[in-house]
Amino acid sequence: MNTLTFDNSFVRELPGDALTHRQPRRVTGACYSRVPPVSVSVPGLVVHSREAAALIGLSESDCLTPQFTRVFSGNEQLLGMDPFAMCYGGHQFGNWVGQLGDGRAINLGEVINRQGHRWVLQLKGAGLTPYSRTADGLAVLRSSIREFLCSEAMFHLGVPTTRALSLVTTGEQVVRDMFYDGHPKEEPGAVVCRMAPSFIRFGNFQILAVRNELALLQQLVDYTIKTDFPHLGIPSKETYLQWIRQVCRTTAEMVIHWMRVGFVHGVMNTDNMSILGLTIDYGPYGWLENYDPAWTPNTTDASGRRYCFGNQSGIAHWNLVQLANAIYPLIGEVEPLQESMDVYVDVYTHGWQQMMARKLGFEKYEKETDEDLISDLLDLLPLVETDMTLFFRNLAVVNIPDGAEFSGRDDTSMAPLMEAYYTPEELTPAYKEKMIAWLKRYGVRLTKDGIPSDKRREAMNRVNPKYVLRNYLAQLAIDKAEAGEHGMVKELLEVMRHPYDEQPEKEHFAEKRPEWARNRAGCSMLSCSS
Ligand SMILES: Nc1ncnc2c1ncn2[C@@H]1O[C@H](COP(=O)(O)OP(=O)(O)OP(=O)(O)O)[C@@H](O)[C@H]1O
Repeated sequence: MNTLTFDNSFVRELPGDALTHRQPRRVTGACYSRVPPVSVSVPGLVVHSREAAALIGLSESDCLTPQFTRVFSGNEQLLGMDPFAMCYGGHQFGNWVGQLGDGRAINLGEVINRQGHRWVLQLKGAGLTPYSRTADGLAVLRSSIREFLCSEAMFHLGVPTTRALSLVTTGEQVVRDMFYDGHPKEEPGAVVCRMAPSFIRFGNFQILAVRNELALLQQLVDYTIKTDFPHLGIPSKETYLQWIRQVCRTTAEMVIHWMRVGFVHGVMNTDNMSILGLTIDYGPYGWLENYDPAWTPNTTDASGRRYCFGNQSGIAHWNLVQLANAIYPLIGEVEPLQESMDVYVDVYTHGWQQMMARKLGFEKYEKETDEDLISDLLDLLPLVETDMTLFFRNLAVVNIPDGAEFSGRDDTSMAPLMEAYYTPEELTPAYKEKMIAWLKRYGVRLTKDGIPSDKRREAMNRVNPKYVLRNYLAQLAIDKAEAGEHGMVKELLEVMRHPYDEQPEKEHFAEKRPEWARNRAGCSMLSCSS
């Protein structure tokens, strides 16, 4: 632990708040406030990620020392740490809300690992900061398990994400209002240590632009380019445009991955958009169970469905436009910024098509045949409750003979897909006919590619996960952990480490949502107030 090397460039190179107390305040002329984590009474390690630990050179035995638990609960600071909370603003649900900032996240410092890579360590739930507004600066075990498990599950699924190093209980109770019954409840407190090369969000730039702190805005942009986009070279107007184009590209790639695995972020405010295109803030997120583009796990968004599965790409674009507006003063021209936004649309459109082609086992997307084939499938899926994960996983084993035209004469061809339907007994003959007709066209398309079926299955299984962090699984792990039993959190972490592999002993974690969990997938069960 004491061998970690820190290089705290953010606080070294950018101006901080002159005041050091935790009282809520408007922080101007500064990018952060120095604030240490609060100590907790009885820190207890619940789980850690060995892969995340390895990124900063920590071994398994390092993670099991009492010091690891002390440090990542906030009870001890290592030499070289210089804790601070960042100042940022944001658009929430489409409205500018002004200063937000790290209200319960505290950056401990920036570790430089043996490969020379930078990893910022950040505690979430580490106590009050000047940005806490009226809230308590804390996090509960329930939301922390969700954050920890989903960060690591997303990493193993190949989705760009912030990482989770550790989850520690504090030994203290935290009061939370539960949305579903409206009553306050005491819950166990917890702290997650997150890791990312940078935690800068779109909102870090927005707050400076809105306050007309343009010199500081330029300083932050220059710092970001120098630190996280060094290949772009010396900052200039042209570099800023290249930078924004790259942010458009990485953001598009991130959302394409979400669409591939059925992840719904649920709260895509600009303060939750990472400048590195990493998934950040695992709050009211959820996994699509039955394929429904209008589904959102966030019950506070249920009427508008702004952040539902099918809107995620459009919202990411909207958020990028807000970032472009923020850096406009450094560019002074609208047109090149507009062209940069077009990069997003281009990268997303092409990337999404290729992703869908890969999910279906094609070598590459062919507009002529695949455009209709894909959109017809996506029209079919929501007609009856169809589990997205199981449908695509099982599509790989639909029996389509190599090299021969698929006849699709009867519904035996649909057999492997039956597992994906929530109420298979209710499938109407008309629906079956449509699905079989689609499978027939699909078979013809596969024949055109001519990829041997075993190769195709392998390729499909590499993009269509078998295991995702189903909403009800996370909830079961939470229920047990709240009763003091942490085994299922660890077990889920292990399963999610290999989401594309068959794990015969863990088949039950691949099962579709049980009946009891219907309509309880998102915040209605898991309070948004985390
Ligand atoms: N319990 C809390 N105490 C203090 N501030 C909070 C708390 N919960 C949320 N906030 C703050 O409210 C704002 C928006 O909340 P949001 O739910 O997006 O954040 P979060 O889950 O705390 O954090 P992050 O985006 O860092 O993962 C942020 O400024 C956040 O720091």
